[in-house]
Amino acid sequence: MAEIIDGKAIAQLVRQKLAEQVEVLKTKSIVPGLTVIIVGDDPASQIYVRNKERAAQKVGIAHQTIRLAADVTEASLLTIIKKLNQDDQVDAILVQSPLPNHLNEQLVQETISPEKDVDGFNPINIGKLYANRHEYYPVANTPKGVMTLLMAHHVPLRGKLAVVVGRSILVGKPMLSLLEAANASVALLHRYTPDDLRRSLLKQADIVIVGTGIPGLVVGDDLKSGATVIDVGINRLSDGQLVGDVDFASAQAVAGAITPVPGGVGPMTIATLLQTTVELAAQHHQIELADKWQII
Ligand SMILES: NC(=O)C1=CN([C@@H]2O[C@H](COP(=O)(O)OP(=O)(O)OC[C@H]3O[C@@H](n4cnc5c(N)ncnc54)[C@H](OP(=O)(O)O)[C@@H]3O)[C@@H](O)[C@H]2O)C=CC1
Ligand SMILES: Nc1nc(=O)c2c([nH]1)NC[C@@H]1CN(c3ccc(C(=O)N[C@@H](CCC(=O)O)C(=O)O)cc3)C=[N+]21
Repeated sequence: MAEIIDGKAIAQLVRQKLAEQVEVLKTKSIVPGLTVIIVGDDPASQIYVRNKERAAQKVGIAHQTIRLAADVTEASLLTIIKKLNQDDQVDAILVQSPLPNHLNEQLVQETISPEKDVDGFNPINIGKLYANRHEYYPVANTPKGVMTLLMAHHVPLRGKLAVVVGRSILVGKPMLSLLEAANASVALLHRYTPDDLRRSLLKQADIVIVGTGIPGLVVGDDLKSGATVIDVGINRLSDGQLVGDVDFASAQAVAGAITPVPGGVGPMTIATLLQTTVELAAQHHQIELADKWQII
């Protein structure tokens, strides 16, 4: 039976560490500030934003949520973001996706200053990640949190084969860059990957990372014995159950280690968002944090 990678417990360790870092910053009169903008009333987004508020307060981050009506104009959203870009109290800005269709998500993301882009979506930051630049810049929190999980479990990456299923800007693409930077060989799979190719690549993979939104896409039979399986998917079934993209029961019998859903990558995403906020605050005040990347 696979070892369970307990994202909830590791997220808790990250938050403890962050609370200590925030204390140090406060002795220098610095309070990290996070502003979340949410447009409309998508219920899943509402829950996620409330969880973030609570978690931010607990580690001592000044948190502000701006709730906008679903019919807000693009011009007023952009004006709000530009004001936040100028506001010294705000270190990190996050615009919750998805946005209503009349808003150009790309333009909205690009309007957030790269220095405050806590999601790591701005093309400047994406470019730095892709180029594997050595200075500090924000990186998408879900894949960054996955790297923390892998490090916490001492999963070897150098020279290993990692297969990433899903290629979104939020999950798959930054995941590819981070794994490659850690000297894994990486295959990126998507909708147009034929089933037989997907199966043969998965069967060889030492690390499997799945983020597609398709429940049960990966099953135990697909996996190599002892593989590390990270399930990013979060799917609400019609009976209300929350499941990932990996069939947990069959995968657990084959994998060496696996993340559960819930309690795996989800809580890490929130803890890592707070981590990036603290890192950005330190960066804005030219303070070196002791454990920036390997936080735990
Ligand atoms: N735990 C967490 O913190 C987070 C969880 N999530 C969850 O992760 C999942 C993915 O989210 P997100 O990346 O935003 O979703 P997107 O819909 O943006 O991307 C889904 C990706 O999956 C690929 N895909 C779709 N069908 C298949 C298939 N049959 N085989 C292989 N690949 C396929 C798509 O390929 P193509 O590009 O070809 O269309 C696409 O690249 C969702 O369940 C979401 O809820 C998301 C963010 C954070
Ligand atoms: N700009 C932006 N940045 C994001 O990072 C972003 C986003 N928009 N839009 C939506 C997705 C999704 N996402 C989740 C994070 C945590 C949980 C989470 O905490 N999940 C819990 C369960 C929560 C529950 O019970 O519903 C868990 O997996 O244990 C879920 C989903 C971040 N996203």
